[in-house]
Amino acid sequence: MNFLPTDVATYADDHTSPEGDVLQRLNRDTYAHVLHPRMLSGHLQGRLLSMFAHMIRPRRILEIGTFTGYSAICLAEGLAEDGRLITIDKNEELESIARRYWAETPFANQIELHIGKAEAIIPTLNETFDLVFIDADKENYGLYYDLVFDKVRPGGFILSDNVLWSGKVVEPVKPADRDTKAVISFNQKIHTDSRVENILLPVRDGVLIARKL
Ligand SMILES: C[S@@+](CC[C@H](N)C(=O)[O-])C[C@H]1O[C@@H](n2cnc3c(N)ncnc32)[C@H](O)[C@@H]1O
Repeated sequence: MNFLPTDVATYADDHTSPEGDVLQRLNRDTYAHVLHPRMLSGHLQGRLLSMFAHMIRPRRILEIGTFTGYSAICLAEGLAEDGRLITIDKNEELESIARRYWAETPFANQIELHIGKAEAIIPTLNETFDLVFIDADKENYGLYYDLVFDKVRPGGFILSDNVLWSGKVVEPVKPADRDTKAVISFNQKIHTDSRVENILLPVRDGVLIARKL
């Protein structure tokens, strides 16, 4: 979802550095062959993730929700030289496409994929993260936040995607709409967490940035 008028969104895209050949092909391949391709971050948000990573120069990144590996590449672009990105997805069918494109980047050896449920894998990770990107099932966002919090260094960042949920966060919520309820409650949880400073960026479907104090 993009909240900007189409011509303004196009203007923003046109004045953002291109994503490069590998990401462009991965984007096209995902739209041609994978279900729910809109889950992929895409050009503008991908460049934003890459820019954040370049600003932070993280040694350890955790991504929850790999999909076809697009955002993993964007984030890995800013890794420190000896850095590593750990990414988790429960869908093993996407592994081959992600690995095929990672192999074409200089970061293939820095990306570590874990296949399985994030809620089971995160507690097994013995790492301190500089940057976490939460981009999986909305109902578990709060749980992922709790599971990663102590593993993020003070001054580290937790980014969460789709926090505007196509604008449903400001509309009357249907009783059976568990995803919207989960996103609203997640946003409130971060906003009232005195352990972080936060900003909600209305980029694409909304990115919430929390900095651990
Ligand atoms: C929105 S997509 C991720 C998009 C990707 N970050 C990108 O920008 O290209 C969400 C992914 O989360 C995965 N997922 C959903 N629930 C999960 C869970 N409990 N554990 C691990 N992965 C999960 C799905 O299989 C899907 O690939």
